[in-house]
Amino acid sequence: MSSDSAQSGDSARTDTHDRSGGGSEAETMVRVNGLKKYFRSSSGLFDGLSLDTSTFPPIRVDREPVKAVDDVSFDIRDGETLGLVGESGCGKSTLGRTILRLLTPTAGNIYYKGSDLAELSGSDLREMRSDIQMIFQDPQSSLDPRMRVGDIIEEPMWAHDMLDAEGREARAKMLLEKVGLDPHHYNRFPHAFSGGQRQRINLARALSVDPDFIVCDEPVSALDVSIQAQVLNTMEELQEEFGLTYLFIAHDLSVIRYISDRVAVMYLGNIVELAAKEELFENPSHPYTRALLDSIPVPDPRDSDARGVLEGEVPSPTNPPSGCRFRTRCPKLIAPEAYDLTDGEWNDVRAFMRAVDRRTFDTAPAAELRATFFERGVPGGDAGAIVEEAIELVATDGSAASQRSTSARANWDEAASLLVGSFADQSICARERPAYEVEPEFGDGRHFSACHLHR
Ligand SMILES: Nc1ncnc2c1ncn2[C@@H]1O[C@H](COP(=O)(O)OP(=O)(O)OP(=O)(O)O)[C@@H](O)[C@H]1O
Repeated sequence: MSSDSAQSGDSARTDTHDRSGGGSEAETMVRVNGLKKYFRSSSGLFDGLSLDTSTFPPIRVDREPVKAVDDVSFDIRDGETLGLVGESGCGKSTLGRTILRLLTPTAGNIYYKGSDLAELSGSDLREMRSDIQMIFQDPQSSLDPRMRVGDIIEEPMWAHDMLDAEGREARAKMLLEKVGLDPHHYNRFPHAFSGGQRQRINLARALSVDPDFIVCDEPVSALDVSIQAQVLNTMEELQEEFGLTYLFIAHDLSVIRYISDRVAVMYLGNIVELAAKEELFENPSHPYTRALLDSIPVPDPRDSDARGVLEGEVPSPTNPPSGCRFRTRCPKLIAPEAYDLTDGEWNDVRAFMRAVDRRTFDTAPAAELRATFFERGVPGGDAGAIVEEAIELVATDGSAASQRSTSARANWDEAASLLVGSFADQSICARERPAYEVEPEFGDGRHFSACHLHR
């Protein structure tokens, strides 16, 4: 696997010296390799405690760390915009902040123009920081209301001892103009500006120290849709003029589609797909990317089929699923090889397993459950025997209901763990972490999709 891989798993660990097919050294600005960021709660009375309404008492004790970013590798090329998209909580901000070394990595490397930022500290890191900037989502709170716009823009130049007072003022005014504001606004305070204008001030501030690389964390999410496109256009113009490289984080796929050259899709601490924009949107290969694209709101809300295909809860990043992180919600979970099931039979088994696990139906006599979930009949062989055992556990007339004194809940739990343990946990999706490259349909770029379907 090459240097610009979106890999996961040891088998696909990127060789940082491997340049085969992944572009020359000059084309790579940032190379992230096996990066991990875990948050560990170490002290305090309530550390590690969290609310869990599915248990009684509704408290969970987590001794494991939160694996916010878990073994992520990819490249960002000189002058490109790499979009990073995924649901809330999947680790996008943590990844962006760790790349900038605002957070200390738990493991891995972040090569920036050849130097490993993960290894830098003190003055070396400080020096590098002027080259790498970040823009945050909320332009309101990131600007000090007591400071004049000129001082806000000049502050990073001060911190990096750049230019004299006159030079800083001239540069701040030049940048105000470049970001689409009036240089005469130099002495105004932030409250005099709209949300879009405040984000432009942030842009000018980030540009003041002449960076090459900017991590943009949801920079237009807080803005009205009508303003978003204007700010995005300005960002593109600035990229062109100043030769900038962007890592652009957003949960909004339409924003990602607008601004990105390539797109990385993140799920539960992993990058599951990475491809050129057109390739990713026209030929999505990972079931999670497909589900994300299908859940984009459609113009006609009556067309409900096209929405909400992402079912189930995102698992805890403290205890993520083995193998493919998406497997617990994946509509394409691969059947375990141990059973000889047709596609139709596997669909039925999977639907029954998920319904029992999530307890999405009321119990009923066994015959009724068979008719509801297995219209074409319960499969034969070992798989069928397991299904029948689970039906017996949850049915109103099942053996467990009459013979046992245990609560109904225990029967459901037993049925769920029988089904999940026999089917979901036996799938290759649970046993191996996927790392694959697929043939692109659009353009000649590379397309990485971490899914066992592409074996
Ligand atoms: N300082 C922290 N301490 C403990 N856990 C954290 C910390 N920061 C983030 N996390 C956890 O790490 C995971 C990833 O969070 P992160 O903010 O990076 O996700 P995100 O994709 O950027 O989400 P959003 O779009 O909502 O900001 C979440 O489970 C979050 O609760």
